[in-house]
Amino acid sequence: MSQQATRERIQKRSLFDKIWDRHVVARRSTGPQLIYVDRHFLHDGSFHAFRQMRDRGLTIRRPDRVFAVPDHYVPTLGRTLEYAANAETANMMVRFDENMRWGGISHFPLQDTRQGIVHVVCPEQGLSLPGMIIVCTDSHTSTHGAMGAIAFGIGQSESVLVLSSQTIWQNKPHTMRIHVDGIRGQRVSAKDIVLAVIAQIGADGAVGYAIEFDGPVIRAMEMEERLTVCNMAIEAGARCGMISPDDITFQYLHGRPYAPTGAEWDEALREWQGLPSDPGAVFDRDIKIDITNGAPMVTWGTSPDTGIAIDAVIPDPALERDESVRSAMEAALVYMDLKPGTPMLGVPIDRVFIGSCTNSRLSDLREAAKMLRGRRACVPGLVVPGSGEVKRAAEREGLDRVFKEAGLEWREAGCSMCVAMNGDAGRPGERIASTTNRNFVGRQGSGVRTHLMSPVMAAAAAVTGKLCDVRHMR
Ligand SMILES: CC(C)[C@H](C(=O)O)[C@@H](O)C(=O)O
Ligand code: SF4
Repeated sequence: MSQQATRERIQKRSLFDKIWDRHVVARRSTGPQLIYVDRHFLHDGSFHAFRQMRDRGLTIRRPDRVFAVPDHYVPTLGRTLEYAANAETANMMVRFDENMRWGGISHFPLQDTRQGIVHVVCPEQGLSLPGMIIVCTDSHTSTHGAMGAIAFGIGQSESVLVLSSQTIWQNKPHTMRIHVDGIRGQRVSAKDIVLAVIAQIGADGAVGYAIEFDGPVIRAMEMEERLTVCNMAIEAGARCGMISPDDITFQYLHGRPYAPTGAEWDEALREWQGLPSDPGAVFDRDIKIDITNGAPMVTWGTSPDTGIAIDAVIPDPALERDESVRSAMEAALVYMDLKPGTPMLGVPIDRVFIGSCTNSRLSDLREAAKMLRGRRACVPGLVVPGSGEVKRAAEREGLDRVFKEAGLEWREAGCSMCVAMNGDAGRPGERIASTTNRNFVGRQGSGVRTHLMSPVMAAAAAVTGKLCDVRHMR
């Protein structure tokens, strides 16, 4: 970077730089910096970290900054351990509760009405706030960046360090701004937009970067849509995704259980208002994306960057010059049992899954229900709300009835078939229309084929039994 560029960067700072700089506890001339962590979220995979903590005789430095909720292994058929898929997942719940009690950590256990997916629960409870550094032992921690925070996933050993010191050594990522502009097409959701972004920059396009999503399309989005966008930043390889906070953010947060109140709110608000990237802030990479003429998207392959417009045809590996890309495409097509040149429209599906930290909030369920109201699904499927709060809100609106009358199962909150760790899985060879964020080989069960899409697209696929274009449906 030239001297002038360095100066400009100091004067006009990005959201990322503002948050990072005020959290640096120690830095060396090169390499990682020691960062203070405001919030450490845990899920039921945290037993690894707790085993290490206990074996090494470590204690939790700031239990008041740690919050935990079980999500990956929880049963979705009911809220007691009898519903667990097997003894192993039941034991996960028992160990989770026990570890949290040992650590004196606030947690929302299985029976707690607020329980749900950690990335849905924490923003919803007002635990994820602008200006914070947030970590969690989960890659989709990027979700919380939608509040205007730096939020990233860490490993279990790093979690041990954060639990015992409330700090973490981190290499400072480069910054990338993705400016999203243009006219949003009919029935194009936040999910479609982020799938298009990932398709354009690639699954490793943002490795080493913190992405700030910006531009009129992002600014016009409600918080739940912004959470969807930041959730999937990780699928482009980013360290984190974030969005400068604005009135939409502040309105969303006001009155949430853990958000500041009274004079503290006023003070926090003043501070948060200073966080957005300064006009003219310099980013290491600037990307512009115009979504005009964008369509609802669906993935054809086994990586989230294989999204294409629903009215497009499956790409031909033979036209790909890079050999490793070509062979990955070929392998994906074999796994997905699809042929190049086939239209995505009309590909038959066996099952639907509406849920996950990408698309299980109230607005997602409303979109799916709008499509399903008065219709029958011709394939089986699960609708799994992201939290107990979402579940109750949906039930107050009668959305549960819409799903059940359509023939879909209305479950309790959790990760469920997004990752199939709790026993909710597809059968080998099945093709699932899924609102999740990963379509990896075996992700939703061994041999299961996953097509990623928006909630309304998944709902429409349930009704027709095939991938279809929601723009042509009522
Ligand atoms: C199991 C967990 C650690 C994992 C993650 O890190 O993201 C999961 O949530 C996922 O979505 O693949
Ligand atoms: S819902 Fe899926 S993506 Fe989100 S945390 Fe759970 S397993 Fe990971």
